[in-house]
Amino acid sequence: MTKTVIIGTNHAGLAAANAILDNSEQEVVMIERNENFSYLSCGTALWVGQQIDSVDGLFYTNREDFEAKGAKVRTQTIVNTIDFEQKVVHAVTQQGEEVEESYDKLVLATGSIPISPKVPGRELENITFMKHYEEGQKIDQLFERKDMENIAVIGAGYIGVEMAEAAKRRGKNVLLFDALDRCLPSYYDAWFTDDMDKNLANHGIELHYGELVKEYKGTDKVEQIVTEKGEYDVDLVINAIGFLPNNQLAKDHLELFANGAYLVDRHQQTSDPDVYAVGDCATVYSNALQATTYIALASNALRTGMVAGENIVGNAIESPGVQGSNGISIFGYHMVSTGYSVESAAKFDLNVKYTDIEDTQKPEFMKENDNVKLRIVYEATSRRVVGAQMASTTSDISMAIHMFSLAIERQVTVDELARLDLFFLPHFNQPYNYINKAALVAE
Ligand SMILES: Cc1cc2nc3c(=O)[nH]c(=O)nc-3n(C[C@H](O)[C@H](O)[C@H](O)COP(=O)(O)OP(=O)(O)OC[C@H]3O[C@@H](n4cnc5c(N)ncnc54)[C@H](O)[C@@H]3O)c2cc1C
Ligand SMILES: NC(=O)c1ccc[n+]([C@@H]2O[C@H](COP(=O)([O-])OP(=O)(O)OC[C@H]3O[C@@H](n4cnc5c(N)ncnc54)[C@H](O)[C@@H]3O)[C@@H](O)[C@H]2O)c1
Repeated sequence: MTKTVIIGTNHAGLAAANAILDNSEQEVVMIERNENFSYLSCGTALWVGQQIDSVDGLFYTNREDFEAKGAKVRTQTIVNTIDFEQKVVHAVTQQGEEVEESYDKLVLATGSIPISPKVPGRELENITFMKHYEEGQKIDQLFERKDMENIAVIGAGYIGVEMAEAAKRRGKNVLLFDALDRCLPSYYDAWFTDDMDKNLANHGIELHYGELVKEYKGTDKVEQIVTEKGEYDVDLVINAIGFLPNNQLAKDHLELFANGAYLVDRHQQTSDPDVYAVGDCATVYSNALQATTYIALASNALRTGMVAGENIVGNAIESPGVQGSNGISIFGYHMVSTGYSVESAAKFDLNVKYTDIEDTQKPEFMKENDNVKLRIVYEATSRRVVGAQMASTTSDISMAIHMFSLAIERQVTVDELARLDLFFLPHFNQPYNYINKAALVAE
C-alpha cells in the first residue's frame, strides 16, 4: 500500500490529506510543527479587532478528524531533514525524541515565512509578525495593555491594512508605513486605493507612504522607529512586508522558481516525481499570465492540496490554474480583485487596456443603494480579460469577481462580456448591468 508523508498540516497539507483519505485506503502520516492546525489567519484581524467574539471558530478541523479517517498525526514535531535517496523523513518531537518516517510519496506543505526587514534593532521586544495563531495571541494581549498606545504597522499590503484597522478598533494610535506611495499596490490600481486610503485616513489611521524604515530604536523594547523622513514613538511594531516560500527542506534537491518556491507542474509534482509541493511553498500557474508564478493565498493552498492528493491516489487531474482572486473589507468599504491590475500587468510585460465604470448597484428608484466602481483589464491584442477590480460599500460585488475569475480562466474577451446574459432584479442590480456597460465601452 502506498504510504504518503505530508509535512505541514495547515490549509494545503490538510486538503491533500483529505483528498487521499477520502478517496483511498492509502496510508497517510501527517507531521506538523505546531500543536494546533487549520488556523484561519484570514480571520485574525476580525478576532484581534474584536469584530468576532472568540478565536475558536478560526480552527475548522483538528487532529482527531484525521485520526478517525485512519491517518497517523504527529504534532509538535519538526522535520529537519529528508533523505530523498532512501525516501526517509527525519524529524524531532518537542520532547527531543528523534523519529523517522519512510515514504512512497511525499507532500511538502511547509507554507511561507514572513519577510523580515533587515534593519538594525529588529531583535528588540514588541516587534512582531502576524502569521501564526501564537502571534495573533501576542498582539491581542498587547492591545489589551493601556501602555500600548502607538502601533506601527510596516507594509500596507493585505495583512498591514487589516491589522491597522484591528488596532484602530482597539482604540490605538496607528501609523501605517509602506515603501510605495499607496496601500495595496500589488492588487489594485490607484483609482481604487485612493478611496481606501481616504477611508483609512478618515478613520484616524496615520498614513506614511513612500517611507522606508531604517532603524528600530529602544533599550530592550522598541521605543522608536526611524525612517528617512522622521522618527516616531512606538510601543509595538507589526511587520507585514510580504511572504517568501518556506523551502528549507528541499531547496538543494528540487528545482526552484525565481523566488525560491518549489517549481511544480499542473499535477503539483516537483522535479522529483515522488515529491509533490502544495500551497504557499509552491508555484502556481497563472491563467492571466499564461505562465508559472507565485501567489500566496489560502484559496490556492486548498485547491493545490486537493489536486496533489487526487494525483497521489491515481486520479490524474490537472490544476486549472489560478487567478489570484482576493478581497478586503475595511471599515465597511469592500474591494475585490482578480488577475492583474493595469499597474501589476506592466510589471509582467502584459500589454493591457482597461475599461472603467462608476455606477449605482441598483436602479435609482431603489431606496437603499450603493456606488460601485469596476475596472476590467484586458490584453490589448487578444482582448481576453486578464483582470478586474471592484469597490463599493455593498458586499454584493463580491460574487461578481468570481465571474471575472472564470472569464480569465476560460479566456473570455471583453467583447463577449458586453452582451453576456446577466439577470436583472431591482433588489440586486440594474436592467443593464454595469459589467455589460463597462464592456460595451471598451476601446
Ligand atoms: C494574517 C493573515 C491573513 C490572511 N488572510 C488571507 C485571506 O483572507 N485569504 C486568503 O486566501 N489568504 C489569506 N492569507 C494567506 C494564507 O493564510 C496562506 O496563503 C495560507 O495559510 C497558506 O497555507 P499553507 O498550508 O500553504 O501554508 P501555511 O499556512 O504557512 O502552513 C504551513 C504549515 O507547515 C508547518 N511546517 C513548516 N515547516 C515545517 C517543518 N519543517 N516541520 C513540520 N511542520 C512544518 C507550519 O507549522 C505550518 O503549520 C492570510 C495570511 C495571514 C498571515
Ligand atoms: N484578504 C486576503 O486575501 C489576504 C489577507 C492577508 C494576507 N493575504 C496574503 O498573505 C500574503 C502576505 O501578505 P502581506 O500583507 O504580508 O503581503 P503583501 O504582498 O500583500 O503586502 C506587502 C506590502 O509591504 C510593502 N513593502 C515591501 N517591502 C517593504 C519595506 N521594506 N518597507 C515598507 N513596506 C514594504 C509592499 O509595498 C506591500 O504593500 C500575501 O500573499 C497576501 O495576498 C491575503
